[in-house]
Amino acid sequence: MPGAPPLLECRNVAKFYGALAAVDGVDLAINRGETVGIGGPNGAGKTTFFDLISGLTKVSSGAVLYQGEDITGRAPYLLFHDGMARTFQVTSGFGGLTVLQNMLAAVIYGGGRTKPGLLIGRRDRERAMASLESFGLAGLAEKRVSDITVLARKKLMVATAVVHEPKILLLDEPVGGLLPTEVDEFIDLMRKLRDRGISIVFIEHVMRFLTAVADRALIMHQGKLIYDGAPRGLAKDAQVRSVYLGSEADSLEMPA
Ligand SMILES: Nc1ncnc2c1ncn2[C@@H]1O[C@H](COP(=O)(O)OP(=O)(O)OP(=O)(O)O)[C@@H](O)[C@H]1O
Repeated sequence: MPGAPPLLECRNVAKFYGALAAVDGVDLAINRGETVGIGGPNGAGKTTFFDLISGLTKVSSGAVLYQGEDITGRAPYLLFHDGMARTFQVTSGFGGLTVLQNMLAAVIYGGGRTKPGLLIGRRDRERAMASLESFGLAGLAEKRVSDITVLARKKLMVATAVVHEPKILLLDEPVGGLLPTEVDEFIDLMRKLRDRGISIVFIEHVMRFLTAVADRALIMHQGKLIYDGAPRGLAKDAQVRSVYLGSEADSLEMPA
């Protein structure tokens, strides 16, 4: 839409813990349809940045806008109801509940119903099962989440996050700890979500995943953005090489 505001905008966003600037004056605009990968060394401020956007942590200064509206400090569940979904670095879910119950929780409580009833309707169940099916998880529906594999748990977290067709999906290290073949599965999964029209912003250290999925890369260092551009430029950027990639830069597979 010409003239439409960016989907997500950060204006001089900062977070201080005492004297430490975890996020130090980040300016950023993300447009609809973009897939953005964020990298950077440990402690660079990536997760804190997600926490500021998604309302989990209060900003020290600056503003976050979503679809042109100031949402700084808005509660995460309200943002979810408005189409901003997020997953976390620690893939937890409700371990004592089944896969289906986890999905039902997302269907029922994530949909913006202020007073969900106690009874689970047939439609909720059908919707939950259809969503599990589309992620290849239907066969695990009655398994407890604490008993399924890390890959299945990671898929479930994404599946619950997108069940209400968010406009933007924030993923914190979606493939951390996965085997190379499992990373490949996630690359396909991300492409499918992108094709559904969901804008994706993800934090990831696995550069093979970042360069395969993202059309734009951001690198953070000491709370600041030090790179914002095409993934294929990462390996050649002197500062990115020096503070983050090191010799890995020489073996990075870049998209054609
Ligand atoms: N609640 C907190 N209190 C004090 N310092 C914090 C807090 N949360 C984060 N920090 C500090 O802020 C800095 C940024 O942390 P953050 O977790 O955002 O980094 P990161 O880039 O996500 O790192 P990683 O790649 O290891 O997940 C770190 O120095 C961290 O120790």
